[in-house]
Amino acid sequence: MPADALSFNEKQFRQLIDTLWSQTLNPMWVCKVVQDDFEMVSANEAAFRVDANQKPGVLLSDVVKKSGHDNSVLAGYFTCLEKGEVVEFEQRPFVHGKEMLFRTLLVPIKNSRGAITHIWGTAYNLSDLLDAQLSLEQDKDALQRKLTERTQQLHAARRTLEELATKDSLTQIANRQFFDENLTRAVLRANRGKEPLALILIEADYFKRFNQRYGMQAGDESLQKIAQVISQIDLRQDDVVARFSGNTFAILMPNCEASDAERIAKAALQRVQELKIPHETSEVEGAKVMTVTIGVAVSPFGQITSDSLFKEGGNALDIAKASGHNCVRMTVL
Ligand SMILES: Nc1nc2c(ncn2[C@@H]2O[C@H](COP(=O)(O)OP(=O)(O)OP(=O)(O)O)[C@@H](O)[C@H]2O)c(=O)[nH]1
Repeated sequence: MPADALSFNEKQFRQLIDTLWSQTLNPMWVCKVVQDDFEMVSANEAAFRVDANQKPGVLLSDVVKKSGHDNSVLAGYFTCLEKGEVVEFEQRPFVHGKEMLFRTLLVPIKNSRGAITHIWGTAYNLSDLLDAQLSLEQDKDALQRKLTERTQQLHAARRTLEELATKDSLTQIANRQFFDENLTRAVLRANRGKEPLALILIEADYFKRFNQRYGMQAGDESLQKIAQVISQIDLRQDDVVARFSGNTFAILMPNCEASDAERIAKAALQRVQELKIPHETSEVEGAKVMTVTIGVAVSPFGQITSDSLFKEGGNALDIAKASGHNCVRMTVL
């Protein structure tokens, strides 16, 4: 017996137990085994602080019901009774609205005949662990939110960068670099599949004079309007409209027959004229508005290079200019 080992007499040992019972921060209680239930015999201060319903004489099933404890609590007592062994389990009661974590220990107390008459219980308050776990989870959530936010920002920045890299800053349509990349791919595809490929070059007429007469700002605005109407023509998804350079625009049309390329070119010619941008100094006959001249090169069965397609498109454009501007000329390779 520990009291002997410590050379305590029974009175001293009793005092020790009393002090422990009243001073410990761990709840402690004793229940009596009754018919199909357990009756509270005694509970220390720490136990009352957690659950004031544990009054002497009250049935444990009532305490569980009143205090809203989990049913597994009662089950733990029955296991202890049936097995005659120490039982341990976790409890998460709400005390004054706050979730607590206890590791509960139930110890059977036997009489001289070995029958269990009482169960002694104690609980270790592990709520600090629960708080730490909760705060860790909150930190994790906050971190996750931050991460999602940063990832979205990164994606948005990447999209902006991609757009900046592929768009012409003045007109907001595709730029030369984007056009060239697409042209390389389209030429490869046309040659491999022996498919048709069309290139349309569109140049704003007498643009130098326009700038001189109306100013660079007006020149910029007219380029923006031309880009807008050209890109609104009924094109297919694979077609690319770009500002090629200065006052020249280009449309790349993969898998496009000569007749379709001509239709699109004529639509562009008409849409620009319909803008009715005043251009007094234009030398285009009968037109005192902004017009365009268009050269089209069509390769019907592949067997081309980007350079040859451009050369032919440029030649068609020169022929169109020589024919008085404001018209479409085509070359079929
Ligand atoms: N406002 C403005 N003008 C530009 C821009 N890029 C090029 N230009 C001008 O476009 C003009 C193109 O002139 P040219 O290539 O000589 O041809 P053109 O005056 O259109 O004459 P034609 O080809 O015979 O119709 C130049 O004066 C360039 O300064 C631009 O971004 N904004």
